Amino acid sequence: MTQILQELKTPQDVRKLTVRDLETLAAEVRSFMIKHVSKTGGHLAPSLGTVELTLALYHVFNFPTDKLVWDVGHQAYTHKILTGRRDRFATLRTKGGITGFPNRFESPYDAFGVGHASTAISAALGMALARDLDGKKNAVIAVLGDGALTGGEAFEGLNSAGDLGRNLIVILNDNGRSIDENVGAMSEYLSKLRLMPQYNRAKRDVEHLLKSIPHIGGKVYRTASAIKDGVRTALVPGGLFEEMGFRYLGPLDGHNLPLLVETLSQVRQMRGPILLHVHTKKGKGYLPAEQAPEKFHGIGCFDVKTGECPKKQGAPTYTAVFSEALQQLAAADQGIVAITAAMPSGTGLKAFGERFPDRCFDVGIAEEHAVTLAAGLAAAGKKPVVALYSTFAQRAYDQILHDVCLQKLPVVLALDRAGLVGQDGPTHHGVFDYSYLRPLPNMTVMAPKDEAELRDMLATALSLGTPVVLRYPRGRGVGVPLREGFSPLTVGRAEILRAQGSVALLAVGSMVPAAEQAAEQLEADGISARVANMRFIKPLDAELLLRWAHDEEVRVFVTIEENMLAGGFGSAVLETLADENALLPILRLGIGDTFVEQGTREELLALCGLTPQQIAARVEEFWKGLDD
Ligand SMILES: Cc1ncc(C[n+]2csc(CCOP(=O)(O)OP(=O)(O)O)c2C)c(N)n1
Ligand SMILES: CC(=O)[C@@H](O)[C@H](O)COP(=O)(O)O
Ligand SMILES: [Mg+2]
Repeated sequence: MTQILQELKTPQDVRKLTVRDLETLAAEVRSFMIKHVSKTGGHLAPSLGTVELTLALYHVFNFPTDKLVWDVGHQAYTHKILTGRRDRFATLRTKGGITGFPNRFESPYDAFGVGHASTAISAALGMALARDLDGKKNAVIAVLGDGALTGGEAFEGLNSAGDLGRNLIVILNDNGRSIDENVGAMSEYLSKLRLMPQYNRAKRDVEHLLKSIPHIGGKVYRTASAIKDGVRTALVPGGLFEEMGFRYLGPLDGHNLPLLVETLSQVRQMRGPILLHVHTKKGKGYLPAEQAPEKFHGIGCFDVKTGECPKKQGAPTYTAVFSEALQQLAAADQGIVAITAAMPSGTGLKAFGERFPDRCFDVGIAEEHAVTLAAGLAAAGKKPVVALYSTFAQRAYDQILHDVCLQKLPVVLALDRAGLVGQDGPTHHGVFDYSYLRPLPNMTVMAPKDEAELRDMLATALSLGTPVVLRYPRGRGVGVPLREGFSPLTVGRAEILRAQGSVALLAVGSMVPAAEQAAEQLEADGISARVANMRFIKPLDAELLLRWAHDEEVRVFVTIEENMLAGGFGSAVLETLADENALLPILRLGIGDTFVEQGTREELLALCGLTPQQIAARVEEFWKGLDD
C-alpha cells in the first residue's frame, strides 16, 4: 500500500488533504481496489468509475453527520475503503467478510442499506425530512447512476423531492451504461446533455452575469428561469430536472478532482433540491475494465495483467440453457416475445435479442413495467416471457397479481438466480418466490431438477395459456445430457425417482439431486427412503401426496426446498395433508426465519443445512425421535 491511503486514520482525514493529494490518493485507491477485487471478485468497473467523486465528497462533506446514500451500492468500494474497511477489504463478499454493498449493520457511514436499484432518492429524501423535523442542518446526498434513473422509484423520488423543496443533493453518476447498454428515452436525454456542454457554460455565464447585477439581478434570473415555454425544457441542459423542481448543475467531468471539489463546495452552500450531473467512465483507470465494462461490472477473480478470468469447465449454466431453449421455441412460434428489465446478459436474453431484435424488449430497471407490459402483450395475443432475477421480481408483486393472474393472462415469468445466489448476499438471494407466488390464484409455479427439465418446463409453460412461473438457480446445471426437442410435462404431476421406502423425500428444483443423494446415504444407514421430484409447487401433486400418506410403509414426510420455510413448498404440502386429514410426521427442510448472509453457494447451502449429508443426518435424527 502506498503512502496517503496508508496514513489515513479516519474519513475526516480526507478533508485535510490538498487537491493534489487527492489526485495521488485516487491512483492509490484504484490500484488497491484492482489488486483485491482481482482475488475476491466484485463490482469493479462501477467502483473504478466513482473514485474521484467519492474522494471529492469526503473532502467537502462531513460524514457521517452529513448523510451519503448510494444507489445499488455496487459503486461504493472507495467509500468502504475510506470508512474503516480498508484492512478487511481482502474479505469483500466472502463468508463472514465485509459485504459488497453499503450495509447499516457494517458501518455508521453506510447511511442506508442497498443492493436493489433506484431507491437512493426516496431514502435520502426521507432523511432530509427527518433532519428538518429535528431542526438539524446536515447535508443529505444521494448518488445514483444513469441506469438507476430508468427505474420508476427514482422518478417517484424526484417528483416528490422537487415538490417538497427540501435541501437535498442528488448526484447523477452518468457513465452512459447500465450493466449492458443503457436504454430508454431518459438515457437518450442524458446523452444529449452530455453533448451540449456549450449550453451549460452559456447558462452558467448568464446566471453569473445576472446575479452580479446589484438588487435586480437575482430577480431577473428567477424570472428568466421561470419561462416555461417548452423551449427551455428542450434546449437548456437539465431543463427537465429544473421543471421538476431541481436546480440542475453540470454535466461536469466526474474524474476532474479540482472541478469536483470546487463544484461540491458551492453545492454545499446551496438551498433546495440540487441535481448535480457528473459524467464518468465505467472501469476508469484500468484498461481491460474500460474496454469491457460489462464483463467487469461484476466479475469473479481475474489476472490483473491481462484482465483474463480463469477458464471454467463444466455443465452449461441454467441461464445459457434457458436462452438456447427460448430461441429454439421462438424460432418455431412467432408469437413468443421476450422482455428483460436491464439484464439482457444476466438472463441470457442478449442472444435472443440479437436473433429476434423485433421481439425482444429491454425496458431498463423497471420490473413493474416489464410485467405489465407483458400483460398487455398477452392481452393482445402474444406469448411474452419475462426473464427476471427472482430477487428483482419482488418489485413487481402487484403487477403479477393484478395485471397477470387476476386476468389469467398467459405470461411466463422466467425467474433466474432463484435460491441462494452467493456473494451478493441477502439483498440478492431469491429465496422468497415460492412463498409469495403460491397464494396467487391462476398461477402455476414450477422448478426444474436439472437443465434438461428446464427446457421441458419452458416448453410446457409456453403451451399452457395461463400465468406461469419457472424458477431456476444461479450457476451451472447438473451436467445431464440435453436432448434436441422438448417433452411437455403434465401440470401438477410429480416424477417418482425412488418408489419404495419408509421416508418420503419430497423435493423441488435444485434440491432434487440433493434428495437423491440423501436417500442413498439413508439406505446405507439402514433407513429406506423414497424420493419424488415434485416439479410443481402449484398445483401440487395432491394425488401422489395422499397415495403416499395412505401407504402403510411410509412413516415420515420430508420436504426439501431452497426457499424460505415460511409459506414455501413444505407449507403447501403440510396444508394439503392437513386439509385432507392425512397428516403424518413431517420434517420441513429449507431456510428458516432469517436473512442468509453472503458466501459461496456451497457454503450457504451448508449454512442452511441443505447439503445431501446434512439432509440425511437431519432425517436420521428426526427418524430416531419418532421412536422416543
Ligand atoms: C431492482 C433492480 N433491478 C436490477 C438490478 C441489477 N443491476 C445492478 S446494477 C445495474 C445497473 C445500474 O446502472 P447504473 O445505475 O447506471 O450504475 P453503473 O453500473 O453504471 O455504475 C443493474 C441493472 C438491481 N440491482 N436492482
Ligand atoms: C449489483 C447487481 O444487482 C448486479 O450486478 C448483480 O450483482 C448481478 O448478479 P449476477 O452476477 O448473478 O449476474
Ligand atoms: Mg451507469
